[in-house]
Amino acid sequence: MIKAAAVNKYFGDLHVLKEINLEVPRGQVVVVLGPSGSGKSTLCRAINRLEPINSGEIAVDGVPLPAEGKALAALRADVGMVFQSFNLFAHKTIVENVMLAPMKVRKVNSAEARKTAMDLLERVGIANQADKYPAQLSGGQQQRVAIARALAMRPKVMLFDEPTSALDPEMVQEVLDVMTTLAKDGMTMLVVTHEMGFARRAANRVVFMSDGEIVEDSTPDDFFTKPKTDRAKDFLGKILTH
Ligand SMILES: Nc1ncnc2c1ncn2[C@@H]1O[C@H](COP(=O)(O)OP(=O)(O)OP(=O)(O)O)[C@@H](O)[C@H]1O
Repeated sequence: MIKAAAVNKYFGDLHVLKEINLEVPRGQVVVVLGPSGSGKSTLCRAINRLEPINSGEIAVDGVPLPAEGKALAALRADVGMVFQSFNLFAHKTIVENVMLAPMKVRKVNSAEARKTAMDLLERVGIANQADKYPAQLSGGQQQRVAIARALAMRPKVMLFDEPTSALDPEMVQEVLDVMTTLAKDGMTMLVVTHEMGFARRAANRVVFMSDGEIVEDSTPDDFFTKPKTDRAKDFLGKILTH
């Protein structure tokens, strides 16, 4: 479970997160929508403490994330994060990319880490590419490896920040399928995405951000058919006509 309480974040004079309160119970899949610049990525980065916050508190499974230090590194492992860019090590094979996290963070030996990595690569449908290098895989395949790498940390929650926006259209679905399976398996997920199909089919809840605030928080059905605020109506009007 993720709990953000009264979180504020400034970049200089810019108030980017304004008193954000958000609780994501275990197993819930929340899609975060909102116009560009509304603070979606900053919220993800704040939850993972990649971005320090100015005030408020963020906790994962009841444990508040500290601002820094060794404890932060351990707790950050509880929060798997998948970004738009895959950031795989080019000179390491696919299985080695996934093995690194358990070896470094969980201190498991290489045989055990390889087994974990192979199981996860199986889960994301890439096991047959395990000995290739990232450059030999398509973007969609690389993103599935990045998901396996995040899962190798045994995270309690997963954050996705526009995981499909750098992909060719024909590769988007294969990544969304992996995410949908994760959702069905009960992973707690916060997903920033422009994929409305995923939001409608796989999410339990839509949170709509505008100008650093959460202005709507509802079921996907309600959000798409009965948006309450002009800001959400305006946003939906723009994206659904694209
Ligand atoms: N490192 C930074 N330094 C200064 N300002 C920043 C920084 N990162 C983000 N911002 C600003 O904070 C605001 C929120 O940005 P953020 O990336 O969280 O929005 P977003 O909703 O994720 O947008 P997008 O959909 O375009 O990715 C924007 O005005 C952005 O310019």
